[in-house]
Amino acid sequence: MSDDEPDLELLALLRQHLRGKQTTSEEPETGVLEGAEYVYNNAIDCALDMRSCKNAAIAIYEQMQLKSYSPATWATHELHPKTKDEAALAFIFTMDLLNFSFWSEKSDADRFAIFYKDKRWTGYWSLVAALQRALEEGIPITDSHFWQDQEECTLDTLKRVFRSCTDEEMPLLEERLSCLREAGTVLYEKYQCSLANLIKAADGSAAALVNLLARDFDCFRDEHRYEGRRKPIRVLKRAQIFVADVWACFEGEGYGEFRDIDKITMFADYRIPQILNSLGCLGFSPLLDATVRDKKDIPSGSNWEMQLRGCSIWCVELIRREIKRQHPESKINAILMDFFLYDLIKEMEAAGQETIPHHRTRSIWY
Ligand SMILES: Nc1nc2c(c(CN[C@H]3C=C[C@H](O)[C@@H]3O)cn2[C@@H]2O[C@H](COP(=O)(O)O)[C@@H](O)[C@H]2O)c(=O)[nH]1
Repeated sequence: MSDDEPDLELLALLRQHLRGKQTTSEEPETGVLEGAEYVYNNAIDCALDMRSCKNAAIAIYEQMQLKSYSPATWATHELHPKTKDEAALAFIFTMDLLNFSFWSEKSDADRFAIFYKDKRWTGYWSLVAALQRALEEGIPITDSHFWQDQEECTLDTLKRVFRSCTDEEMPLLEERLSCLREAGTVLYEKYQCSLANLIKAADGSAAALVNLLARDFDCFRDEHRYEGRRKPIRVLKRAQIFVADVWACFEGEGYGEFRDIDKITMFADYRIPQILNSLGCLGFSPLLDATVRDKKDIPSGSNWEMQLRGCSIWCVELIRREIKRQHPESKINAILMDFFLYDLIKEMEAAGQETIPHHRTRSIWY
C-alpha cells in the first residue's frame, strides 16, 4: 500500500470507536425541541408569523407579570391538591396518566360533565373533579395497587368514578383503564410500587424523568413517525406535563426539584394550537383551516396533526426566546407560558370569544 493511500482498516476502527463514544455532556435531553424544529422546517400547512410572535411575546410577558404567574399559581386552582406530599404526587401521576381527550361535539348542556362541590366541571377540570370525588367516596383511585386489582378496579369502577351528570360518558374509558393497569404493572415491576423511586431514578433531572416515562410506560410514549424521517418525532406531552405539574405543585422543591426544568417544552394538546392561531402566531393553509373550522376529524399521527403539534411547540419556543431577549432577568419558562396560554383560551371559551375551534383528534396522547 502506498503512503498516500488511507489505511481503511484503521479508519474503520476509528469510526467504530467514535460511534461507541459517549457524548461529552452527561446531561440528558428529551429531543422534543429538536423534533419540533424539524417538523416546523418541513411543514407546509402550518406557518409561524414572526411579527405576531414578537407582539405576542410583549403581551404574554405583560399579562403573566400582571397575574404574577409562578409555580405557586398551580395550587391556587380550586381542585388541585394543596399539600406537598406523597398523596399529591400520587394524585398528579394518576391525573397525568388520564389527562387526555375530554372534548365533546355535544352542546354545553349535554356534554360529559362531573358534578362536584356544587359545580359542573367539564374538560380537563372534569378529570380533576372526578378523581377528587372518588377519593372522597373511598375509592383509592390514585393507588397503583388498586389499578392492578382486576376484581376491584374494573371498567364499571371507572364508569362510577367518571359518572357524568349528563347522558354522555367520558370518552375513551377503556383506554383510560388500560393506562392505569399498565402503569400499575410497570411501577410494581420497576419501581417497587413507589412513585418516590420513579422520581429518585431521574436524579434531579426533568429531562431524565421524561425519558424514563417514555422508556418504561407505553402509555407515556407519545412519539410518532413524520415525513419518512428515520427517528420518530418525540412530543411526550403527558410525560412533560407530569414533570411540570410536580414541579409546580411542589414549587421547585422536594419531589419538584429539577436542575433542568427549563428543558421542558410547551405541552402539545388541542388548546394551545387554538390560542396560537387566535393570536395570529400560528397560521393554517386554507384546507387545514377549513378542516379545523368544520370540526372534521384529524387522525392521530397524521401529517396535519404532527404539523399542528410540532409547529405549536416551536412557536412557543420562539416566543419564549423573544421574552428572554427582551427581559433577560425573567424566570418565565415554557411551562408557565403554557399554563398561561391554556388559562387564556379557557377564559376566551367561557366568554364565547373563541375565533376558531380547537382541532379534533381523538387519542390518548392529549
Ligand atoms: N398545554 C396545556 N394543556 C393542558 C393544560 C391543562 C390544565 N392545566 C392547568 C394547570 C395549570 C394551568 O394553570 C391550568 O389551569 C389541561 N391541558 C390539556 O388541554 C386539554 C383539555 O382542554 P379542555 O377539554 O378545554 O379542558 C387536554 O389535552 C389536557 O391535557 C395546560 O395547562 N397546558
